[in-house]
Amino acid sequence: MSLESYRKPVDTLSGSLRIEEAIDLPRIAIEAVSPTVEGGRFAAKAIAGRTLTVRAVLIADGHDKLGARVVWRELPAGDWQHVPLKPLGNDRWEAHFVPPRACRLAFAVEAWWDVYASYADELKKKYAAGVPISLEVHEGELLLEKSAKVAHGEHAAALQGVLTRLRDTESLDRRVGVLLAPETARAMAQVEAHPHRVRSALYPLEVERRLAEFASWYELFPRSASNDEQRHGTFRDVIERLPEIAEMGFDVLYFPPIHPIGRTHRKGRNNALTTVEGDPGSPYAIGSEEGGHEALHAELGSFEDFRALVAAAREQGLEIALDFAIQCSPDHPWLKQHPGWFSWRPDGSIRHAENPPKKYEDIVNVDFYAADAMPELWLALRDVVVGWVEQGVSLFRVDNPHTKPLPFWEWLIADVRGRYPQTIFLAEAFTRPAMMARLGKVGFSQSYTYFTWRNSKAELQEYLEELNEAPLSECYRPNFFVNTPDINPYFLQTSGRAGFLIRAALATMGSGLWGMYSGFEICEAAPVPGKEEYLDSEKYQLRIRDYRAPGNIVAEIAQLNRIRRQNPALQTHLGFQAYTAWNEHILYFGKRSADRSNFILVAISLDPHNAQEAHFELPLWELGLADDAATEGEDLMNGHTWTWYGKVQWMRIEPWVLPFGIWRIRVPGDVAAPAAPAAK
Ligand SMILES: O=P(O)(O)O[C@H]1O[C@H](CO)[C@@H](O[C@H]2O[C@H](CO)[C@@H](O)[C@H](O)[C@H]2O)[C@H](O)[C@H]1O
Repeated sequence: MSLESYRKPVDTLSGSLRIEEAIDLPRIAIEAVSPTVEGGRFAAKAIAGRTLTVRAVLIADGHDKLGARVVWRELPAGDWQHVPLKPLGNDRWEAHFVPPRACRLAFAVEAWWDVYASYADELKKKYAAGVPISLEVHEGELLLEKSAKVAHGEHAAALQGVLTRLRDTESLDRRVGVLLAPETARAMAQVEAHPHRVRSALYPLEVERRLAEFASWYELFPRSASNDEQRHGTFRDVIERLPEIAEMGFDVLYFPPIHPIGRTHRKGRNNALTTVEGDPGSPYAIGSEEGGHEALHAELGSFEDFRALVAAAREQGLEIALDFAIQCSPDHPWLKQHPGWFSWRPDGSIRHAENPPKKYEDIVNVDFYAADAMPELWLALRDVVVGWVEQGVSLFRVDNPHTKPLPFWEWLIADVRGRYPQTIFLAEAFTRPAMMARLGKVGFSQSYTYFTWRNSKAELQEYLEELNEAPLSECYRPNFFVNTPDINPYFLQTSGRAGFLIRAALATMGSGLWGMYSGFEICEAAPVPGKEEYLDSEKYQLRIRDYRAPGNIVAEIAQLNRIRRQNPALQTHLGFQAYTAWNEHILYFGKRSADRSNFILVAISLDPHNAQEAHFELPLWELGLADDAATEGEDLMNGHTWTWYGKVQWMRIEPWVLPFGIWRIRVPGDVAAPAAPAAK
């Protein structure tokens, strides 16, 4: 099969169409192929092992029947596979297939006139209407003969068998029976020519492993892992913390940069521009005489220690994610080795980096388009990522990707994933929405979001709906971080423990991807006054914490992650549906798995201080039930079960007990969806 589309380019700008061009145009039109992004310019996202649905609209003149299929193969050179498209009515067609592994694949939609299906349809109608059909029966015999002549092997034998059965009987009814038999249609489908066959463009699909869509991220600074303010933490100390992180149900353990830290313009405590003896500096100021992005900060340990940590994490079901932050401290070896990768000012200095209004006085940026940087810098950065993949890391949180060129990311991600398809890139982009979506299009598996700043019911509902709609739903997977070392949300600064539970419930139930930075589980929120920054931020100093401090929400986080693992409906942000609860402080929604068997209802009070009550609607219509029907509910936080009678129910949420409810709903007598193990 050739890779070329059957579609001929049409010069739509000339204003006229030559007759030869018109005759050459496909008779069948293929429209609205999905999933696609920007007409195939970028790959849509899919998950390995998950059924993928391809849809298209096929339009042709007249009443004849069409045949159609999806053809697909793994790139660059897998075998072509095909799967039939089935008509849904109204010219809409649908097919399903399961991409078996993480890879890039290409698919196209093919359609043709199905001569025998058209014939059989007409014969059936005329036979049912009782009109004379002997000529039609003869036509059928001729169609079979014509195909039998060009068929080979088993296909030829099958058609000869059909012809023998047809000729063996004089009975018109029996002859019609043979012509309309499903095996006759099958035999013809194997050999028939496909007149007017047309194929869509080839569309790319990025197939990723499950962790790209469903994962819980935990962030910590390894240098704080010693549990002793006087001693710099090490990778070996982090190993000690792994069991408690795994027990909370996290899948990914993410570290801010672990490379040597520069000394020039090093930042002191609380972002001070001066340091005192012993200040460790911001780990984002990457590079010193000891090495750059490929090196380890010596106080954390050796490569052997790091590999031991990666292995120990895997044993606990955790994968390590690293920060990929492209900036350099002024002490980074690249400044001496490759001065041409930076843009120097007339006085011999380099402008420090910024993300307005934030100033990063301790780092400088590379210049991707400097004459000396193309392609050496691009290749060096690719090699940095590949080097860490070879150390066992396949998740990268990318710092500020929106301040680096899009073509660079498109190339780097495709290059790395071409070698290591398991690699996942998380974009730390808080910027214009179009740029955030574009980063998803060029290859980022997932992205930070505006979730952190959506607090009211209307804001949250609108945002979750937006993420569920195309085109965002096809290129952008949101990772709902509840806090980060950079973001100490205003809401949490005054909400108390209930507020932390509210944000944890929103994140874990709203998206398949969520994350938290350590300290969240003990409701840490002391701010730099008036700012969304943490006081005594770990970005500039070691922080020792008692992770079992009174009031912690460790048990609740573990239960939320357990609920996610057991309920497929909660393993993606897709499938969100807001329902009615008559109270502006209660966000009430449902999530239902693609196979419809797992249906979860979530009610979250957004008020951390007062009890809230509401009448609310059970979505009985979605279960095909009457308004007075009974349904069974199960509280997934405590296991209680009950029967609801009717559509309108009442709830009361007391934040000092638990500010949310998570209920599995099912029709009495239906077998409950089995608890699903979390696939990775
Ligand atoms: O710019 P963002 O808000 O996306 O934040 C990310 O990038 C920052 C620069 O890498 C990083 O800032 C931290 O490191 C800087 C360099 O050492 C330092 O000057 C800043 O004070 C410090 O906050 C931020 O942490 C990261 O998430």
